[in-house]
Amino acid sequence: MRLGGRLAAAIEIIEEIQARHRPAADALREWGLSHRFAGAGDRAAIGNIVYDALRRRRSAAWLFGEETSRALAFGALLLEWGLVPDALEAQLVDDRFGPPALTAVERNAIAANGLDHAPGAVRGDCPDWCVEQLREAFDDEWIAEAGALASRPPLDLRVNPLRAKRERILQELSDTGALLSDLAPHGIRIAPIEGSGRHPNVQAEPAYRKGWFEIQDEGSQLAAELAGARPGMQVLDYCAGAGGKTLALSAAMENSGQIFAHDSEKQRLAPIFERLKRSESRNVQVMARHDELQSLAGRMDLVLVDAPCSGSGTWRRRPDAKWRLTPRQLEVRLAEQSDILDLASAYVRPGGRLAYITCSVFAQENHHQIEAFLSRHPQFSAIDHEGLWDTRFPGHAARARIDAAKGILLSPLRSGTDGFFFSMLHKAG
Ligand SMILES: C[S@@+](CC[C@H](N)C(=O)[O-])C[C@H]1O[C@@H](n2cnc3c(N)ncnc32)[C@H](O)[C@@H]1O
Repeated sequence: MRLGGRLAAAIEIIEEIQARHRPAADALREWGLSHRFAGAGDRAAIGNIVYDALRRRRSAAWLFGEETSRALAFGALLLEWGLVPDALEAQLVDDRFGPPALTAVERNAIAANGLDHAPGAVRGDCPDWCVEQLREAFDDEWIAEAGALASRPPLDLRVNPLRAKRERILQELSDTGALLSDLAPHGIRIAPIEGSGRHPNVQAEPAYRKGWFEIQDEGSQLAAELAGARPGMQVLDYCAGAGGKTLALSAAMENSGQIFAHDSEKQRLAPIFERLKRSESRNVQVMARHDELQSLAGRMDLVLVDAPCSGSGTWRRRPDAKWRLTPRQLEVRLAEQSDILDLASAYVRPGGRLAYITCSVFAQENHHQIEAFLSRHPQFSAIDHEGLWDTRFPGHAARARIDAAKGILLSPLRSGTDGFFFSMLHKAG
């Protein structure tokens, strides 16, 4: 397929996502199934246009003066693919599968509607109702941070130190442009893709099959690292899900001590069994039923709450979620987070620690939750987060926003990661 055919397909898929509120990944998969002639390169390029259009939705709509699927898809190419209208036009000439060329009206709109004077929420490509949240998190850097959350993400890997050395994996992936991560001690990064490219299918690598590395955003790796799990500890991973953090904790504990992996949704835990086997993690007991946790009350050295959240820190990877999120859903998450913190804190032993993590950048889900929890539970106090960051990542004070008494906020612009919040609370002994 030439660019025109790919663009037409992207317009059709964006239409489907917008009209039927479908997750982008589902709409793309379905399109692929009903257009089997499209090769892997075509699918990747179409996926890139769709995801770029969702990331830059407001900027594209601003440029064209309307929020049609066509405006979003053309906007993606103009804003993210480095194409100017004439170059785009040249690629569409004589492509009978492409959409109609830019009209004079569209060209005039693009020329007139520069983004420099657009409102902040347009330049930051975020919903209006999120502005207050972003401003509170990032002060006068909020537009730049929101913009960074609307950019393409890198592909991050975490090497499993139980099975392999990072340098060895780097060698195995030498043809992918992989580099050592800036901060995460076991991390490897493959830079964001450009244009119509696609990331290598690292899951097909023998090293992946052998459990030598996992796919995990560097922010998630840093959060697990900050939790400070050590050999011999008793740890409860209260919201373990598919086990991304569990695996990192298990490796940090060198397979000694015990991790209890729980999640209220059994089906979320399903992938953990195969992942544990592949990574040769042998110190994890999966506990799907809540009543199984009873005997752990007041006994854990560390309880990890990787809480359900708005996911606002992951908008680079899931831009459709940015537009689906509503204030009502945020309210529901806030109530869940507070309930989970109360329940999970009961498992911390005197003198033990409670680590709270979200993949959100919203202060309501982060700093405010910690403040409220501490006022409900006076036996807990926040550790010194500046000290914690400095001990783990010396010389990198500028790479995170740290509120010494509440927690550490990671973000694409400062940390080069997804947005994550980490807070560590100590229970009086
Ligand atoms: C952010 S995800 C966890 C991701 C996982 N820790 C990882 O690193 O891959 C949050 C998880 O919390 C779980 N959850 C939601 N409510 C819960 C509750 N009341 N108790 C325990 N887990 C809960 C969800 O099912 C979801 O899997």
